[in-house]
Amino acid sequence: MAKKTENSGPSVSAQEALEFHAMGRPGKLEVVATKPMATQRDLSLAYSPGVAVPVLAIAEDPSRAFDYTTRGNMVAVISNGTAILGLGNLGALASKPVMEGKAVLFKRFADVDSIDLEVDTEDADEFINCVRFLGPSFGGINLEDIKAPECFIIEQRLRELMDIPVFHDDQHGTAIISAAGLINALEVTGRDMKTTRMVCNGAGAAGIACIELMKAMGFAPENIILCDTKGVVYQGRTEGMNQWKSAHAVKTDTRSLAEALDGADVFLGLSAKGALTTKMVQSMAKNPIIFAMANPDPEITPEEVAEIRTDAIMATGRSDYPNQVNNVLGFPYIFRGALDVRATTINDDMKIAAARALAELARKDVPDDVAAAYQGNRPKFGPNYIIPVPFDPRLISAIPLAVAKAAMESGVARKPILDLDRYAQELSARRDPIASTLQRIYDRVRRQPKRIVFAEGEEEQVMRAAVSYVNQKLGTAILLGRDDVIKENARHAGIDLNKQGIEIINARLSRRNGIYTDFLYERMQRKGFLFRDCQRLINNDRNHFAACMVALGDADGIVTGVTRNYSTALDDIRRIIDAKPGHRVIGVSIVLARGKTVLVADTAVHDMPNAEQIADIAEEAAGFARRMGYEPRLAMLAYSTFGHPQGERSERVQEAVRILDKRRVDFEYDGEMAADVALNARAMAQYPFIRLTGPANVLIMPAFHSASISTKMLQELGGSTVIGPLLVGLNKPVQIVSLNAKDSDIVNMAAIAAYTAGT
Ligand SMILES: NC(=O)C1=CN([C@@H]2O[C@H](COP(=O)(O)OP(=O)(O)OC[C@H]3O[C@@H](n4cnc5c(N)ncnc54)[C@H](OP(=O)(O)O)[C@@H]3O)[C@@H](O)[C@H]2O)C=CC1
Ligand SMILES: CC(=O)C(=O)O
Ligand SMILES: [Mg+2]
Repeated sequence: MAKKTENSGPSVSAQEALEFHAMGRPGKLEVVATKPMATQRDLSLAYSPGVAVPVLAIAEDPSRAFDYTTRGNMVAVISNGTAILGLGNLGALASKPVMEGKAVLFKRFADVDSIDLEVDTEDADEFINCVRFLGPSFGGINLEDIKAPECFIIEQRLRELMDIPVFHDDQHGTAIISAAGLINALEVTGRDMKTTRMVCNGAGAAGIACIELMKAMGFAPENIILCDTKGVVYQGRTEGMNQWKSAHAVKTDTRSLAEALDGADVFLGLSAKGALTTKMVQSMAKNPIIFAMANPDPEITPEEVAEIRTDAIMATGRSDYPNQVNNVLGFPYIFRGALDVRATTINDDMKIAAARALAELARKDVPDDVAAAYQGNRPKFGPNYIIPVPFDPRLISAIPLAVAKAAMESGVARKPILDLDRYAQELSARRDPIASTLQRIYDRVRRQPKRIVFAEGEEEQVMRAAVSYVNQKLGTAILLGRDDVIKENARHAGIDLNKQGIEIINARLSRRNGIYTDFLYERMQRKGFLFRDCQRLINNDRNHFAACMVALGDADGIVTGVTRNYSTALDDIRRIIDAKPGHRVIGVSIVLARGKTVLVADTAVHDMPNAEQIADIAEEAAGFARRMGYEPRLAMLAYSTFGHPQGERSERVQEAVRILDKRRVDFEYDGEMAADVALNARAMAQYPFIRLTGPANVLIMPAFHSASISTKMLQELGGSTVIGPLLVGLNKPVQIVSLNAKDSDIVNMAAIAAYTAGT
């Protein structure tokens, strides 16, 4: 029976939410130029006089706008804030965080560029007039959080006025996702759509759109009863009615939700918390289907249903129960498909195609690389798995493909796609691999929570990271430091450390102090250290204390580095923790740039490695890449490519390749080669004998300076995200952050330490 999953979604505090939105550049979006703007020539092309040429081309043929401007991949998320989530009418400005959020989800899940627009009026005509003239700027309009019944008028009118898709997500997104879940719930319970009896509680934006789609899919109108705060919407009712409710009024003697539900097969809840009682559920048919989708609290909880019935299929809008019916499963992918065929609209055929594709995905076996998105519990189609989760990486190829096909078949595609197989491949390439990698790391750690020592426990960002680590259910956070200082610093920064899972340890007062000192002395006595030196290090140096905790099994991993240079912190740790037997300790950085993810090594340890060491680094990095879920393709980098230009400095790299040849390693590698040959398929094509099957995803640097300089430049100048250097090859998990690390960087590193503690 559906109950809260063990790994219920991470909870976040109000403070975390505010800090997340405020950190760095306020808000969640920025605009980035896609063309160089460096030279006078660039400016002449991007702006006057060059820009006049596409202007004239578009004036002559409007479809050229898709070739020369952002229009083809740009969706506006537009709201007036009259129904913000379940929070009600809080106005246009207050809706902005939600709309920005939606815009970034478009990008994150389907690589659709998106911008939020908040329109400050509750008047439907004013709103329509504002939006209707924005058509030339966008490939689609996602209306959001506009209350019923104005939302119906606004959407319908804008659909008539505009020649691009206009889609109110609270209506149709919800309808599509719940239809998908329902198709599967009917299958699981052996029901036929045509004879299934449904009651929909809630006759607003979501409720009305849901039953419209259900009818378009084949539900018999007479089998659907709609209810609102006044009870059943029956033919002849006058109180609290509007034309949208009237369209679904049925001939019935039932007047209350309870009466309507007697013997019903399906309950669709799009109303409010607690609207469904256990007594009503009791009266429903065998194997009842209950979708309690009110947010954030459902009409009835899965636990309440489980107490009285074991035969129900249950879904909610929340991530912490099985079967989450959530809009994010739809809108990014639906617009992706619509944009890719330059659809003029999103019609019923496209919506039904999306619903069916979603439903189908849940019926397929979950392959290995997808199982991780399901927190390792490979789900099987059935009562507790009728719909995929938002992190399912198959969504990006399955849903847009179905939507694009339906658009073409229903005649609303302005640019049909000829090669659909190729399109499916292009869609998969839009997936952001690091996001799913990090997600996988977090999910695994949640299943096997770990005790992580946050060595610099008195620092504000470290305390915040520890709180976030615990809030995200990743395990226990140990803050090292003086109790009174930590508490005072936390109080000053407004951080609440009084929660289960956060421990404070003062090295000097710890009862393990003596054991750690003996342990350190044992290791260092022949390296010039007196006992009292070791005592001082254990008392005063948190890296030494933390490393002993991990070495002696009192914690699972360490994160440090905020107050100490990287190499100093590493030297501290290496006094206590050795390399894994047969391994070499190296640093690997994960670089994310323009949808590509590459691993770069060694970014932390070896200053000027010899050939043998470069070969070791390659092996270590390849193993790490595999643990992160990548099939490694290594490029052994140099300034030269296959002997040209000749130079002494490339010889070490050439020799390293020969060493790998002799070792008969089981991953792809080649070199020496320059970075452009490694990363650019066209440059690589100049060397047809190359042994890599595609652009490299692991770059082995010839020396520390080139590794460090290139990753830091990418970060500062190239707008890349760089995670790491991650320490690889140590016998115990230790991660060292950079001096200016933010709390989110520290949590990522703590999670990675915890992840590697389990491998
Ligand atoms: N899971 C998901 O993905 C989504 C969930 N929702 C949820 O659906 C609910 C409705 O959203 P939306 O349609 O946008 O809102 P609207 O304000 O447009 O409509 C709300 C409807 O619910 C009815 N209603 C409210 N309380 C009750 C009650 N106790 N019993 C019966 N009917 C009730 C209202 O009745 P009346 O007409 O008489 O006022 C109205 O018809 C919200 O809780 C929202 O969180 C919405 C979108 C997506
Ligand atoms: C999910 C959503 O879009 C809403 O609650 O408004
Ligand atoms: Mg919404």
